[in-house]
Amino acid sequence: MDKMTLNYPHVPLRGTLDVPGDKSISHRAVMFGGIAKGRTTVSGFLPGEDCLRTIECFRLLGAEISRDGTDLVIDSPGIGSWKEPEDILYTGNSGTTTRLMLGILAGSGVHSVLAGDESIAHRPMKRVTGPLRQMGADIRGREGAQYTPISVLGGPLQPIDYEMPVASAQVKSAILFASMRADGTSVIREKEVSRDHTERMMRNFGMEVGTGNGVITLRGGQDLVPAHVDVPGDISSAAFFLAAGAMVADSDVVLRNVGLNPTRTGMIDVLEEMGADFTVDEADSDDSELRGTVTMRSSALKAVEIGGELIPRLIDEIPVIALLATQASGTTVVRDAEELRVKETDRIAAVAEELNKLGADITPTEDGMIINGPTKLSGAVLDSRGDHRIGMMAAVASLVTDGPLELQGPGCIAISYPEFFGHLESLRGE
Ligand SMILES: O=C(O)C1=C[C@@H](OP(=O)(O)O)[C@@H](O)[C@H](O)C1
Ligand SMILES: C=C(OP(=O)(O)O)C(=O)O
Repeated sequence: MDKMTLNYPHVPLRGTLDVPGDKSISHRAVMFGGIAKGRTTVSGFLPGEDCLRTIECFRLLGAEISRDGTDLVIDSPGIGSWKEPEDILYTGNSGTTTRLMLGILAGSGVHSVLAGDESIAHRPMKRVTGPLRQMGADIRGREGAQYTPISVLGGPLQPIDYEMPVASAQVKSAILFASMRADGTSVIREKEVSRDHTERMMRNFGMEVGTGNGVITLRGGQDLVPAHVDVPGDISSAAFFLAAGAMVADSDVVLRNVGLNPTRTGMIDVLEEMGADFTVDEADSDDSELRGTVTMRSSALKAVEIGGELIPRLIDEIPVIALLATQASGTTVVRDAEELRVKETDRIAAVAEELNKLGADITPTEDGMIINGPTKLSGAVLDSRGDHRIGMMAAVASLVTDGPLELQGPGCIAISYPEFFGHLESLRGE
Protein backbone atom coordinates (compact mmCIF):
# COMPACT_ATOMS: atom_id res chain seq x y z
CA MET A 1 0.00 0.00 0.00
CA ASP A 2 1.21 3.51 -0.70
CA LYS A 3 2.13 5.60 2.32
CA MET A 4 3.85 8.86 3.14
CA THR A 5 5.33 10.61 6.14
CA LEU A 6 4.01 14.10 6.79
CA ASN A 7 6.40 16.00 8.95
CA TYR A 8 5.58 19.67 8.83
CA PRO A 9 3.83 20.63 12.02
CA HIS A 10 3.01 24.19 13.01
CA VAL A 11 4.47 25.99 9.96
CA PRO A 12 2.21 28.98 9.05
CA LEU A 13 0.40 28.66 5.73
CA ARG A 14 0.67 31.64 3.42
CA GLY A 15 -0.14 32.27 -0.22
CA THR A 16 -2.81 32.15 -2.90
CA LEU A 17 -4.45 29.12 -4.49
CA ASP A 18 -6.79 28.67 -7.43
CA VAL A 19 -9.21 26.05 -6.18
CA PRO A 20 -9.67 23.09 -8.61
CA GLY A 21 -12.97 22.56 -10.37
CA ASP A 22 -16.11 21.48 -8.56
CA LYS A 23 -16.56 17.71 -8.70
CA SER A 24 -20.38 17.74 -8.67
CA ILE A 25 -20.57 20.34 -11.46
CA SER A 26 -17.83 18.65 -13.54
CA HIS A 27 -19.76 15.34 -13.51
CA ARG A 28 -22.95 17.10 -14.53
CA ALA A 29 -21.26 19.08 -17.32
CA VAL A 30 -20.15 15.81 -18.95
CA MET A 31 -23.57 14.26 -18.41
CA PHE A 32 -25.55 17.12 -19.95
CA GLY A 33 -22.97 17.35 -22.75
CA GLY A 34 -23.33 13.61 -23.38
CA ILE A 35 -27.14 13.78 -23.46
CA ALA A 36 -27.40 16.88 -25.69
CA LYS A 37 -26.83 16.45 -29.41
CA GLY A 38 -23.91 18.56 -30.66
CA ARG A 39 -20.87 20.22 -29.07
CA THR A 40 -20.63 21.18 -25.41
CA THR A 41 -17.51 22.87 -24.03
CA VAL A 42 -16.42 22.95 -20.40
CA SER A 43 -13.84 25.21 -18.75
CA GLY A 44 -12.50 24.58 -15.26
CA PHE A 45 -13.28 20.84 -15.48
CA LEU A 46 -11.89 18.78 -12.58
CA PRO A 47 -9.63 15.96 -13.87
CA GLY A 48 -10.19 13.96 -10.67
CA GLU A 49 -10.52 10.19 -10.96
CA ASP A 50 -14.27 10.23 -10.26
CA CYS A 51 -14.97 12.69 -13.09
CA LEU A 52 -12.73 10.70 -15.45
CA ARG A 53 -14.97 7.68 -14.76
CA THR A 54 -17.96 9.73 -15.96
CA ILE A 55 -16.08 10.65 -19.15
CA GLU A 56 -15.31 6.95 -19.83
CA CYS A 57 -18.99 6.02 -19.43
CA PHE A 58 -20.00 8.55 -22.09
CA ARG A 59 -17.23 7.46 -24.45
CA LEU A 60 -18.64 3.92 -24.29
CA LEU A 61 -22.06 5.37 -25.13
CA GLY A 62 -20.67 7.00 -28.28
CA ALA A 63 -19.71 10.55 -27.25
CA GLU A 64 -16.33 11.91 -28.40
CA ILE A 65 -14.60 13.72 -25.58
CA SER A 66 -11.34 15.58 -26.08
CA ARG A 67 -9.27 18.49 -24.79
CA ASP A 68 -8.91 21.85 -26.51
CA GLY A 69 -6.28 23.66 -24.46
CA THR A 70 -7.74 23.79 -20.98
CA ASP A 71 -11.31 23.21 -22.18
CA LEU A 72 -13.04 19.86 -22.34
CA VAL A 73 -14.95 19.33 -25.59
CA ILE A 74 -17.86 16.88 -25.76
CA ASP A 75 -19.29 15.93 -29.16
CA SER A 76 -22.34 13.75 -28.73
CA PRO A 77 -24.78 12.14 -31.15
CA GLY A 78 -27.44 12.83 -28.47
CA ILE A 79 -29.13 10.34 -26.13
CA GLY A 80 -31.47 9.16 -28.90
CA SER A 81 -28.53 7.94 -31.00
CA TRP A 82 -26.25 6.41 -28.37
CA LYS A 83 -24.64 3.07 -29.11
CA GLU A 84 -25.04 0.11 -26.82
CA PRO A 85 -21.84 -0.06 -24.70
CA GLU A 86 -19.56 -3.01 -25.56
CA ASP A 87 -18.28 -3.20 -22.00
CA ILE A 88 -19.58 -2.54 -18.52
CA LEU A 89 -19.79 1.11 -17.47
CA TYR A 90 -17.14 1.19 -14.74
CA THR A 91 -17.88 3.88 -12.17
CA GLY A 92 -14.83 3.34 -9.94
CA ASN A 93 -15.23 4.97 -6.52
CA SER A 94 -17.85 7.48 -7.65
CA GLY A 95 -21.30 7.45 -6.07
CA THR A 96 -22.29 10.46 -8.16
CA THR A 97 -21.41 8.68 -11.43
CA THR A 98 -23.18 5.48 -10.40
CA ARG A 99 -26.43 7.05 -9.17
CA LEU A 100 -26.81 9.76 -11.81
CA MET A 101 -25.98 7.35 -14.66
CA LEU A 102 -28.78 5.05 -13.45
CA GLY A 103 -31.27 7.89 -13.92
CA ILE A 104 -29.84 8.82 -17.32
CA LEU A 105 -29.69 5.25 -18.66
CA ALA A 106 -33.23 4.39 -17.49
CA GLY A 107 -34.75 6.53 -20.23
CA SER A 108 -32.18 5.82 -22.95
CA GLY A 109 -32.51 3.32 -25.80
CA VAL A 110 -29.64 1.06 -24.70
CA HIS A 111 -28.90 -1.84 -22.40
CA SER A 112 -26.00 -1.30 -20.01
CA VAL A 113 -24.37 -2.72 -16.88
CA LEU A 114 -22.93 -0.49 -14.15
CA ALA A 115 -20.31 -1.58 -11.64
CA GLY A 116 -17.66 0.14 -9.55
CA ASP A 117 -15.00 -0.61 -6.97
CA GLU A 118 -15.32 -2.37 -3.61
CA SER A 119 -16.62 0.77 -1.89
CA ILE A 120 -19.31 1.33 -4.53
CA ALA A 121 -20.38 -2.31 -4.23
CA HIS A 122 -21.45 -1.56 -0.63
CA ARG A 123 -23.21 1.76 -1.15
CA PRO A 124 -27.03 1.73 -1.20
CA MET A 125 -28.61 2.11 -4.64
CA LYS A 126 -32.27 1.29 -3.91
CA ARG A 127 -32.81 4.95 -3.00
CA VAL A 128 -32.37 5.50 -6.76
CA THR A 129 -33.46 2.21 -8.36
CA GLY A 130 -36.70 2.22 -6.28
CA PRO A 131 -38.14 5.49 -7.65
CA LEU A 132 -36.78 4.73 -11.14
CA ARG A 133 -38.66 1.43 -11.13
CA GLN A 134 -41.79 3.36 -10.05
CA MET A 135 -41.32 5.33 -13.26
CA GLY A 136 -41.33 2.06 -15.21
CA ALA A 137 -37.58 1.55 -15.55
CA ASP A 138 -36.33 -1.98 -16.22
CA ILE A 139 -33.50 -2.30 -13.68
CA ARG A 140 -32.02 -5.47 -12.21
CA GLY A 141 -29.24 -5.80 -9.70
CA ARG A 142 -27.79 -7.55 -6.71
CA GLU A 143 -30.12 -7.88 -3.69
CA GLY A 144 -33.12 -6.45 -5.51
CA ALA A 145 -31.07 -3.68 -7.18
CA GLN A 146 -29.76 -2.38 -3.86
CA TYR A 147 -26.14 -2.99 -4.89
CA THR A 148 -23.99 -3.01 -8.03
CA PRO A 149 -23.53 -4.66 -10.48
CA ILE A 150 -26.80 -3.24 -11.82
CA SER A 151 -28.15 -3.61 -15.35
CA VAL A 152 -30.48 -1.14 -17.00
CA LEU A 153 -32.60 -1.79 -20.08
CA GLY A 154 -33.47 1.75 -21.16
CA GLY A 155 -37.00 2.43 -22.35
CA PRO A 156 -40.09 4.61 -22.04
CA LEU A 157 -40.77 6.14 -18.60
CA GLN A 158 -43.77 7.58 -16.81
CA PRO A 159 -43.53 10.79 -14.78
CA ILE A 160 -43.37 10.61 -10.98
CA ASP A 161 -44.50 12.67 -8.00
CA TYR A 162 -41.86 11.85 -5.44
CA GLU A 163 -41.27 12.92 -1.85
CA MET A 164 -37.59 12.50 -1.03
CA PRO A 165 -37.03 10.25 2.03
CA VAL A 166 -33.37 11.37 2.37
CA ALA A 167 -31.74 14.72 1.61
CA SER A 168 -29.65 13.62 -1.38
CA ALA A 169 -28.74 15.54 -4.51
CA GLN A 170 -27.73 12.25 -6.13
CA VAL A 171 -31.20 10.76 -5.70
CA LYS A 172 -32.86 14.01 -6.78
CA SER A 173 -30.62 14.32 -9.84
CA ALA A 174 -31.12 10.68 -10.92
CA ILE A 175 -34.90 11.19 -10.82
CA LEU A 176 -34.58 14.51 -12.66
CA PHE A 177 -32.52 12.90 -15.44
CA ALA A 178 -35.11 10.14 -15.81
CA SER A 179 -37.91 12.74 -15.73
CA MET A 180 -36.32 14.49 -18.72
CA ARG A 181 -37.27 11.40 -20.76
CA ALA A 182 -40.68 10.74 -19.14
CA ASP A 183 -43.99 11.26 -20.90
CA GLY A 184 -45.45 14.07 -18.75
CA THR A 185 -44.55 16.35 -15.83
CA SER A 186 -42.70 15.08 -12.76
CA VAL A 187 -42.64 16.65 -9.31
CA ILE A 188 -39.91 16.12 -6.67
CA ARG A 189 -40.43 17.32 -3.09
CA GLU A 190 -37.46 17.91 -0.76
CA LYS A 191 -37.81 18.46 2.99
CA GLU A 192 -34.26 19.77 3.18
CA VAL A 193 -32.79 21.43 0.12
CA SER A 194 -29.77 19.60 -1.32
CA ARG A 195 -27.25 20.98 -3.85
CA ASP A 196 -29.10 22.28 -6.91
CA HIS A 197 -26.43 22.11 -9.64
CA THR A 198 -28.58 19.83 -11.82
CA GLU A 199 -31.52 22.22 -11.81
CA ARG A 200 -29.23 25.17 -12.62
CA MET A 201 -27.52 23.29 -15.42
CA MET A 202 -30.86 22.30 -16.97
CA ARG A 203 -31.53 26.00 -17.52
CA ASN A 204 -28.01 26.38 -18.93
CA PHE A 205 -28.92 23.76 -21.55
CA GLY A 206 -32.13 25.57 -22.47
CA MET A 207 -34.63 23.61 -20.40
CA GLU A 208 -37.44 24.95 -18.24
CA VAL A 209 -37.58 23.68 -14.68
CA GLY A 210 -39.71 25.00 -11.82
CA THR A 211 -38.00 25.41 -8.43
CA GLY A 212 -38.97 26.96 -5.10
CA ASN A 213 -40.08 25.97 -1.58
CA GLY A 214 -38.43 22.57 -1.95
CA VAL A 215 -40.58 21.57 -4.94
CA ILE A 216 -39.07 20.88 -8.37
CA THR A 217 -41.29 20.53 -11.43
CA LEU A 218 -40.03 19.25 -14.77
CA ARG A 219 -41.84 18.56 -18.04
CA GLY A 220 -40.38 15.58 -19.90
CA GLY A 221 -39.40 15.60 -23.56
CA GLN A 222 -37.77 19.04 -23.69
CA ASP A 223 -34.94 19.58 -26.16
CA LEU A 224 -31.46 20.26 -24.82
CA VAL A 225 -29.33 22.92 -26.46
CA PRO A 226 -25.58 22.23 -26.09
CA ALA A 227 -23.87 24.93 -24.05
CA HIS A 228 -20.64 26.16 -22.48
CA VAL A 229 -20.18 25.33 -18.80
CA ASP A 230 -17.73 27.35 -16.68
CA VAL A 231 -17.07 25.17 -13.62
CA PRO A 232 -16.25 27.11 -10.43
CA GLY A 233 -13.75 25.83 -7.85
CA ASP A 234 -14.94 23.18 -5.43
CA ILE A 235 -15.78 24.51 -1.97
CA SER A 236 -15.49 20.92 -0.69
CA SER A 237 -11.82 20.93 -1.78
CA ALA A 238 -11.24 24.51 -0.58
CA ALA A 239 -12.59 23.36 2.81
CA PHE A 240 -9.30 21.61 3.65
CA PHE A 241 -7.28 24.80 3.24
CA LEU A 242 -9.96 26.96 4.85
CA ALA A 243 -9.68 24.71 7.91
CA ALA A 244 -5.87 24.68 7.76
CA GLY A 245 -5.72 28.48 7.46
CA ALA A 246 -8.11 28.89 10.39
CA MET A 247 -6.26 26.62 12.81
CA VAL A 248 -2.53 26.79 11.97
CA ALA A 249 -1.12 29.81 13.88
CA ASP A 250 -0.07 32.89 11.85
CA SER A 251 -1.60 31.63 8.60
CA ASP A 252 -3.01 33.86 5.87
CA VAL A 253 -4.47 31.97 2.91
CA VAL A 254 -6.22 33.36 -0.17
CA LEU A 255 -8.44 30.90 -2.06
CA ARG A 256 -9.61 32.11 -5.47
CA ASN A 257 -12.56 30.91 -7.56
CA VAL A 258 -14.38 29.17 -4.69
CA GLY A 259 -17.89 28.05 -5.68
CA LEU A 260 -20.38 29.87 -3.45
CA ASN A 261 -23.68 28.27 -4.44
CA PRO A 262 -25.80 28.75 -1.27
CA THR A 263 -26.71 25.04 -1.21
CA ARG A 264 -22.99 24.31 -0.65
CA THR A 265 -21.79 27.03 1.75
CA GLY A 266 -22.69 25.45 5.10
CA MET A 267 -19.00 25.38 6.06
CA ILE A 268 -18.77 29.18 5.67
CA ASP A 269 -21.66 29.52 8.15
CA VAL A 270 -19.91 27.14 10.57
CA LEU A 271 -16.57 28.96 10.29
CA GLU A 272 -18.34 32.21 11.12
CA GLU A 273 -19.95 30.69 14.20
CA MET A 274 -16.61 29.23 15.32
CA GLY A 275 -15.12 32.74 15.28
CA ALA A 276 -12.83 32.22 12.27
CA ASP A 277 -11.24 35.38 10.82
CA PHE A 278 -12.09 35.49 7.11
CA THR A 279 -13.58 37.55 4.31
CA VAL A 280 -15.61 36.48 1.27
CA ASP A 281 -15.52 38.59 -1.91
CA GLU A 282 -18.07 37.49 -4.46
CA ALA A 283 -16.92 37.79 -8.06
CA ASP A 284 -19.09 39.49 -10.69
CA SER A 285 -20.49 36.79 -12.93
CA ASP A 286 -23.49 36.26 -15.14
CA ASP A 287 -23.14 32.52 -14.59
CA SER A 288 -25.78 30.68 -12.57
CA GLU A 289 -23.15 29.37 -10.14
CA LEU A 290 -21.82 32.02 -7.72
CA ARG A 291 -18.08 32.14 -7.03
CA GLY A 292 -15.57 34.34 -5.23
CA THR A 293 -12.37 34.71 -3.22
CA VAL A 294 -12.13 33.63 0.41
CA THR A 295 -9.27 34.95 2.55
CA MET A 296 -8.65 33.08 5.80
CA ARG A 297 -6.44 34.05 8.72
CA SER A 298 -5.85 31.95 11.82
CA SER A 299 -7.69 32.85 15.02
CA ALA A 300 -8.97 31.35 18.28
CA LEU A 301 -11.89 29.00 17.52
CA LYS A 302 -14.92 27.97 19.55
CA ALA A 303 -17.16 24.89 19.46
CA VAL A 304 -20.42 24.74 17.45
CA GLU A 305 -23.60 22.66 17.15
CA ILE A 306 -24.29 21.36 13.65
CA GLY A 307 -27.51 19.65 12.52
CA GLY A 308 -30.80 19.94 10.62
CA GLU A 309 -30.94 21.78 7.30
CA LEU A 310 -27.25 22.67 7.56
CA ILE A 311 -26.17 19.05 7.10
CA PRO A 312 -26.79 18.69 3.33
CA ARG A 313 -25.05 22.06 2.85
CA LEU A 314 -21.78 20.75 4.31
CA ILE A 315 -22.06 16.95 4.23
CA ASP A 316 -18.66 16.33 2.60
CA GLU A 317 -16.92 18.89 4.83
CA ILE A 318 -17.79 17.17 8.12
CA PRO A 319 -14.49 15.21 8.38
CA VAL A 320 -12.39 18.39 8.20
CA ILE A 321 -14.86 20.32 10.39
CA ALA A 322 -14.43 17.57 13.01
CA LEU A 323 -10.67 18.10 12.84
CA LEU A 324 -11.17 21.85 13.28
CA ALA A 325 -13.38 21.17 16.29
CA THR A 326 -10.51 19.28 17.99
CA GLN A 327 -8.69 22.65 18.03
CA ALA A 328 -11.71 24.72 19.17
CA SER A 329 -12.61 25.36 22.79
CA GLY A 330 -15.75 23.64 24.01
CA THR A 331 -17.89 20.69 22.92
CA THR A 332 -18.89 20.48 19.27
CA VAL A 333 -21.92 18.33 18.47
CA VAL A 334 -22.74 17.01 14.99
CA ARG A 335 -26.20 15.45 14.61
CA ASP A 336 -28.63 14.43 11.80
CA ALA A 337 -25.63 13.29 9.73
CA GLU A 338 -26.34 9.53 9.52
CA GLU A 339 -25.78 9.80 5.73
CA LEU A 340 -22.04 9.90 6.57
CA ARG A 341 -22.27 6.18 7.34
CA VAL A 342 -22.94 5.35 3.66
CA LYS A 343 -20.27 7.44 1.95
CA GLU A 344 -16.98 6.04 0.52
CA THR A 345 -16.41 4.73 4.06
CA ASP A 346 -18.45 4.99 7.24
CA ARG A 347 -17.19 8.53 7.81
CA ILE A 348 -18.49 8.75 11.39
CA ALA A 349 -16.39 5.75 12.43
CA ALA A 350 -13.44 6.73 10.23
CA VAL A 351 -13.20 10.32 11.55
CA ALA A 352 -13.52 9.33 15.21
CA GLU A 353 -11.14 6.35 15.04
CA GLU A 354 -8.47 8.04 12.96
CA LEU A 355 -8.40 11.40 14.80
CA ASN A 356 -8.54 9.67 18.20
CA LYS A 357 -5.26 7.91 17.26
CA LEU A 358 -3.71 11.40 17.36
CA GLY A 359 -5.14 12.12 20.81
CA ALA A 360 -8.45 13.75 19.83
CA ASP A 361 -11.49 13.30 22.08
CA ILE A 362 -14.28 12.27 19.70
CA THR A 363 -17.24 10.07 20.59
CA PRO A 364 -19.16 8.72 17.61
CA THR A 365 -22.98 8.66 17.84
CA GLU A 366 -25.62 7.03 15.61
CA ASP A 367 -26.04 10.18 13.53
CA GLY A 368 -22.90 12.22 14.18
CA MET A 369 -20.25 12.80 16.82
CA ILE A 370 -19.32 14.73 19.96
CA ILE A 371 -15.94 16.43 19.93
CA ASN A 372 -14.30 17.90 23.02
CA GLY A 373 -11.66 20.52 22.36
CA PRO A 374 -9.12 21.83 22.33
CA THR A 375 -6.87 18.76 22.38
CA LYS A 376 -3.17 18.54 21.75
CA LEU A 377 -2.56 16.17 18.82
CA SER A 378 0.54 13.99 18.41
CA GLY A 379 1.83 12.18 15.32
CA ALA A 380 0.67 8.59 14.69
CA VAL A 381 -0.02 6.22 11.79
CA LEU A 382 -3.37 7.06 10.11
CA ASP A 383 -5.18 5.20 7.34
CA SER A 384 -7.17 6.96 4.62
CA ARG A 385 -9.24 3.74 4.29
CA GLY A 386 -9.33 4.52 0.56
CA ASP A 387 -11.54 7.55 1.25
CA HIS A 388 -10.18 10.77 -0.30
CA ARG A 389 -11.80 13.06 2.29
CA ILE A 390 -10.39 11.01 5.20
CA GLY A 391 -6.95 11.13 3.52
CA MET A 392 -7.06 14.93 3.18
CA MET A 393 -8.37 15.32 6.74
CA ALA A 394 -5.37 13.33 7.97
CA ALA A 395 -2.91 15.36 5.88
CA VAL A 396 -4.33 18.63 7.26
CA ALA A 397 -4.21 17.17 10.78
CA SER A 398 -0.45 16.71 10.36
CA LEU A 399 -0.15 20.52 10.28
CA VAL A 400 -1.12 20.68 13.97
CA THR A 401 0.43 17.49 15.36
CA ASP A 402 3.54 17.35 17.45
CA GLY A 403 5.80 14.93 15.58
CA PRO A 404 5.41 13.28 12.16
CA LEU A 405 2.21 11.67 10.94
CA GLU A 406 2.37 8.63 8.67
CA LEU A 407 -0.52 8.48 6.20
CA GLN A 408 -1.33 5.12 4.69
CA GLY A 409 -3.13 5.16 1.34
CA PRO A 410 -2.73 8.84 0.28
CA GLY A 411 -3.25 7.89 -3.41
CA CYS A 412 -7.04 8.05 -3.13
CA ILE A 413 -6.83 11.85 -2.72
CA ALA A 414 -6.62 12.04 -6.56
CA ILE A 415 -10.29 11.03 -6.63
CA SER A 416 -11.33 14.63 -5.96
CA TYR A 417 -8.14 16.72 -5.61
CA PRO A 418 -5.15 15.54 -7.71
CA GLU A 419 -3.19 18.73 -6.95
CA PHE A 420 -3.72 18.53 -3.17
CA PHE A 421 -0.13 17.92 -2.02
CA GLY A 422 1.29 20.45 -4.51
CA HIS A 423 -1.11 23.06 -3.14
CA LEU A 424 -0.25 22.17 0.44
CA GLU A 425 3.46 22.57 -0.28
CA SER A 426 2.95 25.88 -2.07
CA LEU A 427 1.15 27.29 1.00
CA ARG A 428 4.08 26.19 3.12
CA GLY A 429 6.40 28.18 0.85
CA GLU A 430 8.10 25.14 -0.74
O1 LIG B 1 -24.88 15.20 -6.15
C1 LIG B 1 -23.66 15.27 -5.88
O2 LIG B 1 -22.82 15.65 -6.71
C2 LIG B 1 -23.22 14.87 -4.53
C3 LIG B 1 -24.15 14.75 -3.52
C4 LIG B 1 -23.82 14.34 -2.16
O3 LIG B 1 -24.20 12.98 -1.98
P1 LIG B 1 -25.72 12.54 -1.59
O4 LIG B 1 -26.60 12.89 -2.69
O5 LIG B 1 -25.61 11.05 -1.38
O6 LIG B 1 -26.02 13.28 -0.32
C5 LIG B 1 -22.33 14.48 -1.86
O7 LIG B 1 -22.00 13.82 -0.66
C6 LIG B 1 -21.49 13.94 -2.99
O8 LIG B 1 -20.12 14.16 -2.72
C7 LIG B 1 -21.78 14.63 -4.29
C1 LIG C 1 -19.44 11.35 -1.17
C2 LIG C 1 -18.63 11.78 -2.12
O1 LIG C 1 -18.71 11.46 -3.47
P1 LIG C 1 -19.53 10.31 -4.22
O2 LIG C 1 -20.83 10.09 -3.49
O3 LIG C 1 -19.73 10.83 -5.60
O4 LIG C 1 -18.67 9.07 -4.21
C3 LIG C 1 -17.56 12.75 -1.80
O5 LIG C 1 -16.93 13.26 -2.75
O6 LIG C 1 -17.28 13.05 -0.62
